[in-house]
Amino acid sequence: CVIRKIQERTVLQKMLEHVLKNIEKKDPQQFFAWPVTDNIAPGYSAIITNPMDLSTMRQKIDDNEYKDLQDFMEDFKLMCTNAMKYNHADTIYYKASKKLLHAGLKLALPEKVGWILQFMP
Ligand SMILES: CC(=O)c1cc(-c2ccccc2)c2ncccn12
Repeated sequence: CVIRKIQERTVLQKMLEHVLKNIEKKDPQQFFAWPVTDNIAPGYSAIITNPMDLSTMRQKIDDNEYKDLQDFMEDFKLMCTNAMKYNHADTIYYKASKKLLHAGLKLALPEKVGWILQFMP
C-alpha cells in the first residue's frame, strides 16, 4: 500500500487558509462556494473564460499552487470580477460580489496579515 506522505503545511499555506476562512464568512449565502454551472447561470461558460470559486482556491492552497499572497488575491479578484461581468448591476450576485471584493481586499491588508509575514522565509 502506498503510504500517503502527510505534507507539511507551509507558513504561506496557513496564512492563505486564514484569509480564505475569513472570506468564506463574508459569503453566508455561499454564492461563491462552488463553481458556477451553466444550469444555474445560462451561458456562463461562454461569457466567463476563467472561472474561479472558493472551493477551487482552497484546492490550490492544498496543492501549494500559490507562490504568495498577491497570487492568491489575483484569484479572489478574478472570482469577484467574473460575477460583476456575468451578472447585471441590479442583481443580488453583482451586489454580493462587489461587497465581497472590498471586504476581501481589506482582509489581505498588511495590518491584517503582516503579523505572519515575519515568520516567512
Ligand atoms: C457567483 C455567481 O455569479 C452566481 C452564483 C450563483 C448561485 C446561486 C445559488 C446558489 C449558489 C450559487 C448564481 N446563480 C445565478 C447566476 C449567477 N450566480
